[in-house]
Amino acid sequence: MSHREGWDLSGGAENLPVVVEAEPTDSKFLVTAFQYTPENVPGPGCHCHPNEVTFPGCDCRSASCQQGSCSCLQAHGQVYDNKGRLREHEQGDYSRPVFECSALCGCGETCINRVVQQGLRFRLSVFSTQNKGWGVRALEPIPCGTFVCEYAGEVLGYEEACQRQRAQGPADMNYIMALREHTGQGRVCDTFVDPAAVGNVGRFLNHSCQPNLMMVPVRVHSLVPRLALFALRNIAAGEELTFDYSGTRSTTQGLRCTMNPVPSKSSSLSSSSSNTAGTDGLKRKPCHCGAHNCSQFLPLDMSVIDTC
Ligand SMILES: C[S@@+](CC[C@H](N)C(=O)[O-])C[C@H]1O[C@@H](n2cnc3c(N)ncnc32)[C@H](O)[C@@H]1O
Repeated sequence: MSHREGWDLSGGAENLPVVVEAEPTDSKFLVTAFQYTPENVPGPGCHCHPNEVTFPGCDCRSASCQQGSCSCLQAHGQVYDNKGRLREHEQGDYSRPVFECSALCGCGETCINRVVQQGLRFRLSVFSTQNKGWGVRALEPIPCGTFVCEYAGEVLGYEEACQRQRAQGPADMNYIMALREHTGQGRVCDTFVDPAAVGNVGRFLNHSCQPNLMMVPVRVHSLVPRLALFALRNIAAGEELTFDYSGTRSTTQGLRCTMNPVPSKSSSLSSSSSNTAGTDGLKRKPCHCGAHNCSQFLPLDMSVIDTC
């Protein structure tokens, strides 16, 4: 089926339709039934509403903030260029928190420091892959460094994340994303996002050992970070969109904006995978990303939920 025949998975909730390359009544697709949300929603155990405005705003009155005068940019740095792309940083610098201007800021909607909050800018589709279940592909070229979509879902407390994790069977697809941020002096801030029952297009993104997206925690209005995915390189129309579930490859390599697109052959962030083959009593699912450097198994980084 061509994408022109598809239907909008978001039901109009996104800026652009998220095309599904299957009929809504397709029995294969029905098993993925979930409620669409373009943004994070509070789930059990979440004590801080993910969309509550908790940060003070800047008092800029211009359409766009300027580095020299904006309190937001001065405090947190300018992370986007004037085309809304992530600026290239020194290696490893993506661990720095990103803060966008919020609802309390005086600047305009088109401010240089408002990117993730603007939502989808490129048309995406959900399609059936050969051996990874559903996946997401770009329907138009996506330039390096640009925001693609969020990994949005229910924000869970630790206990709930553990409980859901434990309830998963070996054949279940895992969706719980665990983000650990080191906030200094040995303190950590953990965020758990589960898009399985309530989620957005990000829930269909597969893992690759040679990904074309990178996940960056971005704070917009609230203390709860949004898990934002940016293009690691120029992406061609038709390419499957993937990220590294362990987060290690993309954050240590940074953007590769000078490289040409390299389509994959087959077409301290962690997703705690449910597994089917393994080491140390921990069974792991085989990885079918098809990359030349494939590590053969989906990442199993239990560092965040290892005490469940
Ligand atoms: C967040 S979901 C991704 C969407 C999923 N393919 C679907 O159909 O809903 C994560 C699950 O997809 C599958 N998956 C993702 N990347 C994979 C890969 N590289 N190889 C094999 N399975 C993969 C695994 O079952 C994993 O638990």
